[in-house]
Amino acid sequence: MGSQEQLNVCLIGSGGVGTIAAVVLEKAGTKVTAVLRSKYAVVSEKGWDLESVDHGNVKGWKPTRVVSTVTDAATEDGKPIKYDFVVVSMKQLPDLYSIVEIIRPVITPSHTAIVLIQNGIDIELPIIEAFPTNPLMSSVSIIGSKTVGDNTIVQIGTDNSTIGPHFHECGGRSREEQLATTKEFIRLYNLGMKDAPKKPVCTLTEDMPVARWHKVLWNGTFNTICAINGMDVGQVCRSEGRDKLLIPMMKEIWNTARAAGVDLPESAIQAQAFRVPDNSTFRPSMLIDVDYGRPMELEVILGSVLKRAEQTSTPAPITKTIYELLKMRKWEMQQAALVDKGNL
Ligand SMILES: NC(=O)C1=CN([C@@H]2O[C@H](COP(=O)(O)OP(=O)(O)OC[C@H]3O[C@@H](n4cnc5c(N)ncnc54)[C@H](OP(=O)(O)O)[C@@H]3O)[C@@H](O)[C@H]2O)C=CC1
Ligand SMILES: CC(C)(CO)C(=O)C(=O)O
Repeated sequence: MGSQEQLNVCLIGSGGVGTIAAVVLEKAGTKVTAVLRSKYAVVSEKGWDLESVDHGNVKGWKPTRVVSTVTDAATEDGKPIKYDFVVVSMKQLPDLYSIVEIIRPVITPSHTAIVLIQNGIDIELPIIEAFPTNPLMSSVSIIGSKTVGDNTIVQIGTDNSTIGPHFHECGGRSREEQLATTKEFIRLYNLGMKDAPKKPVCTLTEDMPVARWHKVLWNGTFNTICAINGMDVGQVCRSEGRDKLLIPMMKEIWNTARAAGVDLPESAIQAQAFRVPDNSTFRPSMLIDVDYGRPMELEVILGSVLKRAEQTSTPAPITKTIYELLKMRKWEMQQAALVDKGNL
């Protein structure tokens, strides 16, 4: 990657998180090609209306290039594009689609660095297997951003994220080289956020598994319990549910992490359980998915935890129960969608 030339970024998954990342990366001077699916027509015509705590209210914002398929993103004026970074911020739904196959057309072996801005555990494994010569990093993001209506992105939380490489064979690249690629992405991200009022930050971690398990303590419990009950985070906190259900479930996930070789401090449980104020009206992304009748990221948030629990013989009865209840909820939502389409 030459530092003098404009870097090429392809964004796949231009929703709440991805569109804000595109804004940031364009502000940092990169050329972003965004692949849009359902919003292609409206965004090509009108752009995005942003209501963002970091970037203000902006009407009609567009990245440099908007395309409707990943295949279209792979070329420009008939010539193949060598992307420096491919940012993936689609939902992680391995039971519905393969991210590997979706992104394959824009990955140049040994060159493109892949950046996953997504929730979940073990999401890096299929990417490493499919693209063994490409640098890979992921981001755990605390943002609070969603698509509203046709073309509006509402971002209510400052864009704070922790990014780290997933070290692997990487076509013979050393650990230092893989780290350098991640540092370059972080440099760009912080550059793109430098004028934001609340000083959001993108920080480096060299231990991504710890960061991801730390985050799944929160997502695995708050997202799922809020989604089952249709309650916001504050309601869960003010109810007895936090003590009776959420914290014991968090302990199971913490124990599973430990058994899987990821040592989280014991204080992480209290810190995560009490991180958000009790009067919060925050709706986690899984609850928003239920609100909109969209698929939930259940497999990468709880399914992967349960797989690790099984492999390590770690008891996780609450986690298993919540998982099965959500699978029922998912089934019910799928049935409702079939009825809507007149297929039942
Ligand atoms: N929202 C948040 O505040 C946070 C989210 N996260 C995580 O970030 C990730 C992204 O979440 P979020 O931004 O909320 O998700 P959204 O549902 O808002 O956005 C996902 C986007 O991916 C697009 N997409 C899906 N499949 C394809 C495809 N095949 N080709 C092109 N685009 C596709 C969707 O397009 P279409 O409109 O066509 O369906 C949609 O625009 C998730 O893993 C989430 O858990 C993490 C922290 C906070
Ligand atoms: C951190 C948080 C709560 C929102 O930024 C999230 O990960 C989610 O809603 O899934």
